[in-house]
Amino acid sequence: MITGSFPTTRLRRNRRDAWTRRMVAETALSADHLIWPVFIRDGSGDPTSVNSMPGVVRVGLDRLAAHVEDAVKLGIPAIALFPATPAELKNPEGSEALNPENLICQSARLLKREFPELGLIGDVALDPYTDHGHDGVLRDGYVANDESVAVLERQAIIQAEAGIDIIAPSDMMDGRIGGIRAALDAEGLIHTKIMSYAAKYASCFYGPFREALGSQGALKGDKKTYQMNPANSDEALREVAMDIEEGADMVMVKPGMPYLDIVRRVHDAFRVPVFAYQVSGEYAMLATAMELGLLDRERGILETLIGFRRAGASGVLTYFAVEAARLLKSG
Ligand SMILES: NCC(=O)CCC(=O)O
Ligand SMILES: [Mg+2]
Repeated sequence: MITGSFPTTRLRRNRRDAWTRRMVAETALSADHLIWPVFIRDGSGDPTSVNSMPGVVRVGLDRLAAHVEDAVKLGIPAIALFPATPAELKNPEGSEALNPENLICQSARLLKREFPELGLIGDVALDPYTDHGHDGVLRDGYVANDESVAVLERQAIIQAEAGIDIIAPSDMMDGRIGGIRAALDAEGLIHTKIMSYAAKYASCFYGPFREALGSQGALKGDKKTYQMNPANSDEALREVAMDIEEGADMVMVKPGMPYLDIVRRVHDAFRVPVFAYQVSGEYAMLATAMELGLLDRERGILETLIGFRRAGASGVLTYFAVEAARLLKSG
């Protein structure tokens, strides 16, 4: 690399004016790079707020279209749906996941009717539906891999048939991408895409999400027997390699900010679309500091998001998506 030397070369020259700064910017961020996670709840009426995530709400089906409209108008390509399943519908097997009338399926049908051009991402895993809070079924206290995968395959078909465009398995069972791809194909659902939560770490940053879905306190134990150890990086590449091999169209790294090194490695090693999830705990951390006046809100949002793009992410799932899209639009 030729770097030049001072004083012939002055790197500040290109930083001196706003227009040159724009002209030499290496990375771009636009609404195209943003995916908005949306929490859906049972019942109707005003959206309810999520205490641990200032500014984030859960909406009932009657308000869903109005809630999503701004995201569509601002050019956000896709939203990710997460259902807050009523406690009385949860059980050890997570059977509500397979109900074609569950919250996510009803939402998908409604949104496809209202906004046919909006991409819909469906979370495939059992934790929103199990009373023990694990992502699969428990056998002798252990999340049973193959039995869970068999349920996830059916869950994926039900969601795809309801109108979900991208199946996003977040469970971290081995072999679920291959199983789901084969199951979708067998039903003729060949256009349904898969965004795999390929490298999902056992992280404390999911805490506020569990409040949002009303599953806080429900989780028995932890998820360390299926989600990845935060100490590992090479293992993430194996996870991603296997998911691509099994048919993933896009992969995801989660959480986001503490794992940008993983995003970079995945991007460099595979050159496939890689997404990062700026998760609930990251949002809570930033939004709280912003509310306290410790961080500048607009700059904080955009700086974290450009960071994901700079690390090689095709896009970011972020609770700031709509606000960020608005900021980017207004320049
Ligand atoms: N499948 C989604 C999660 O597990 C958590 C996301 C978050 O914490 O925002
Ligand atoms: Mg895997």
